[in-house]
This record gives sequence, structure tokens and C-alpha cells, in this order.
Amino acid sequence: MDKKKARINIVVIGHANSGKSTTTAHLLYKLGGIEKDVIERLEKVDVEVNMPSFKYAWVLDKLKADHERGATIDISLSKFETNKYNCIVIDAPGHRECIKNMTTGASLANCDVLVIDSTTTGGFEAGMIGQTFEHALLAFNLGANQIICCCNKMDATTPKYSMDRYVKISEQVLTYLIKVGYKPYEIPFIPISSFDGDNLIDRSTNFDWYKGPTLLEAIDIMKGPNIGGIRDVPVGRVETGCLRPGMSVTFAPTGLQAEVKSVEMYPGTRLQAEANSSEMHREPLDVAYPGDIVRFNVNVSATDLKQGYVASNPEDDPAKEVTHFTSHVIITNHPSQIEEGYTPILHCHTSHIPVKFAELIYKVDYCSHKIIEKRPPFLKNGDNCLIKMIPTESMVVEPFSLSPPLSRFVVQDLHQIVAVGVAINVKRKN
Ligand SMILES: Nc1nc2c(ncn2[C@@H]2O[C@H](COP(=O)(O)OP(=O)(O)OP(=O)(O)O)[C@@H](O)[C@H]2O)c(=O)[nH]1
Repeated sequence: MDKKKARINIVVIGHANSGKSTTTAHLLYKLGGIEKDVIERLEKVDVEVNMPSFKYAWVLDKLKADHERGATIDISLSKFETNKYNCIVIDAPGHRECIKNMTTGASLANCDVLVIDSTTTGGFEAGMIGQTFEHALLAFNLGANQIICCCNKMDATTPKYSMDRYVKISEQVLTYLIKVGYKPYEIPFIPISSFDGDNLIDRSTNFDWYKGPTLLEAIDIMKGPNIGGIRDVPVGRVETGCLRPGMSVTFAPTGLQAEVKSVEMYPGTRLQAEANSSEMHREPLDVAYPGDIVRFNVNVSATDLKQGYVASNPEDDPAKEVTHFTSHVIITNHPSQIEEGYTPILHCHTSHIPVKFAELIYKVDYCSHKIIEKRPPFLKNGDNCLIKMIPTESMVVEPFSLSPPLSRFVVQDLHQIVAVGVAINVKRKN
């Protein structure tokens, strides 16, 4: 892999059987990530068991099985390169590693590839009410706020490669993704047949009516990693206001004051992709605006800064450490009951901190938002509750009204996502 390229983590999500494994494996195979002899060996097995359609899905399943057994697999098998990125693909279904990867370390800047089964028989309509949107909601709350939608199995729509079907699905999915929080004008919808490889890398003549990017091209228009310490220079995303050289900033939660010496665009961001390639690497900026992913030099030691810190203008209501906060939390997937005192890990912007569910204040009805029970003794899957939460370590959280990106979180326990939430009120530490 080319070390100069930025790394991007791609999470493949979607309803069961939508074609996630086939899409992933076919892409890896076409880009040389899977050795030809592996495919040939699996093809033989396919023929033996008379399931030729499983060719690519089998590769991924085999890798997963190997992985679950603890066998060594060539890690490069799940990596590929685009013109711009070193990509790491994470295939979602029942794959514990996925959740871990999605929530770990500095790799929050994932891009989701949502695979939709476009067929009418057990396809899109089944997916609508299935995992598709739960996955999208989780992925968005994890910080992967960019998504590529693949309308898959277009070879099996009626009629084949139906533009009407593609338009109908795209419209419905888009409506939902906007509700989840994705920016509508940034979502590519790509008609594909992952089975035949149509529009994965090469443009397929089966879709004369489609003028948008292929899956590979769409990955290159995504933004690169957004957060994480890179050598001794902090890297982050400007959420509100602006960041200029010469500005003073305060880092929360410690309150450390610093002066910004220089600001530069982080390699691999969209703005840079549009710039001349010779300027790709250290493009100094006079000012960075919301959405810009930047590296910035400050006159303090990098050892005084940690992942999850938030820099703000000290004169403009800077972010601070909180003592507690109240949040609306939806329990999505907990195996038992949640009671007061429960202390799972919260993944909020780039921090990962154990937080105590100190008080279950009231349960609300998901649709009407009316209070249905005060001080419930416990919560179970599907419950939507206002909860007072107390972090066990220094943490920066902002209310949704002030900063949506610093207010959303996912709750992890038992290696899985058990709830999602958003902070409504915060009590800052004086
Ligand atoms: N006709 C057609 N079938 C496809 C296509 N992509 C996948 N399939 C078939 O759909 C079935 C499911 O594919 P998978 O790739 O295993 O789907 P998945 O989403 O990874 O499934 P889970 O891991 O069970 O969630 C298999 O029979 C595939 O051969 C496609 O583009 N066209």
C-alpha cells in the first residue's frame, strides 16, 4: 500500500442478504486484494456444492470463518487502494470485529457503503423494515457521517436494470437518510450488480441512463479520516466558527491555553482532492471553516493533548468539561434490562469513556414524545428514555442545540452497540 495515501475505513452495512459480502469480495477481488487462486479454489467448491452464485460471498465468509477460528489470514485481503486512499473494508453482518472497528481509536472517519437489495422479492421492501436503517442510524451516530448507497441486484429487477426501480428506491432511502442526519447532496446512489461487477469499478453499459460515479469513484469523493493525533500535530474537524493561524484556543477538558501557529488542510480531504495534485500535501490555510479537516500547529506539547479534546475560542463560550448531562437515549440492542447505575462505554465525537446511567428520569413515547413513565425501574430494547448521565472521566459533551456533532453518541457494552443517544442539557464544570 502507498503509505502517502490517507487511510479510510469503509463499513459495509445493509439488510441480511442484500449482497454486502458479494459487493465487498468482488471489489477486493477486482482490485487485486484477493489472490486469484483463492477465488479459483472457492469456485471449485461452489461448483461442488452447486451454488455458483455464492462465489464472492463465499470468499468473505471464508475469511470470517478463518478469523473466528483464530486462524491467521492475510490482513491485506481486506485492504485495497483507490487513487486517493488506502481503504480498509469492514463487512458488517454478525461480525463482532465490525462494532469494535467502528468504535475504536482514531478511525472514526468511516465511510459507510449501504447495500440495498433492489429486487421486489424479499428485497428492498423487506430491507426497509429490517436492519438497513438501524445500521444507517448506528453508523451515523458513530461518526461516519458520509454514506454511499448501492442499489444492488439490478440484474434481477423487473425489467432488468430498471431505472424506475432505481429512482423509486433512491427517493425513499434518501428521505430516510436525511432524517438520520446525512447531507442529501453528498450521497451518491449507484445502481450496481455486485454479482456481475457492474458499476463497481468500471462503468457498465447496462446502465446507459446512469451518469454518476462507480463505487470506486464514489469512495474517492468521500472525505478522509477526520480525527486523531498525527505525530505531534493535532488533527481535527472544524465544527463551528473558524480556525486561523494566530488565534488563541482553549482545549477542553483541561482548559489548556494555546496559540495556533499554522493551519493546513489534512491530506485526503475533499477540498484537496479538488486542488492541484502537487498541492496535495501541505496546503497552508489562512482560515478553515466548518467541515474542514485540518492539522494545526500549536505552541504546546503534543503530550498535553489527547484524543477527544475539543479546541475552542476562549472568548466565545468555549467547550468545557461536564459534571453530568441529560440525554435522550434509545435502547437498540441490549440482551437484558438496564437499570440505574449501569456504566457502559460512550463513544461521543472522538472520546470513548465509561459513563454512568445515574437516573432514569422518564420514558417517552417514540412517536408522540409524550412522557409514558416517570422514574422507570429499568429499560429494555425499544425504550426511549431521558437519562441523567455522569462520566467517570473528564469528558466534553455539548447539548444538541449548541453542537450536534459533540452531542451525539453511541453506547457500547458486551462488544456491541446497545443504545444510541443525544445530549440535550449539559452541566459544565466551573
Ligand atoms: N442477482 C444477484 N444476486 C446477488 C447479487 N449480489 C448478491 N447476490 C446474491 O444474494 C445472496 C446474498 O448475498 P451476500 O453477499 O451473502 O449477502 P450479505 O448481505 O452479505 O448477506 P448476510 O451476510 O447474510 O447479511 C447470494 O445468493 C448472492 O449470490 C447481485 O448483484 N445480483
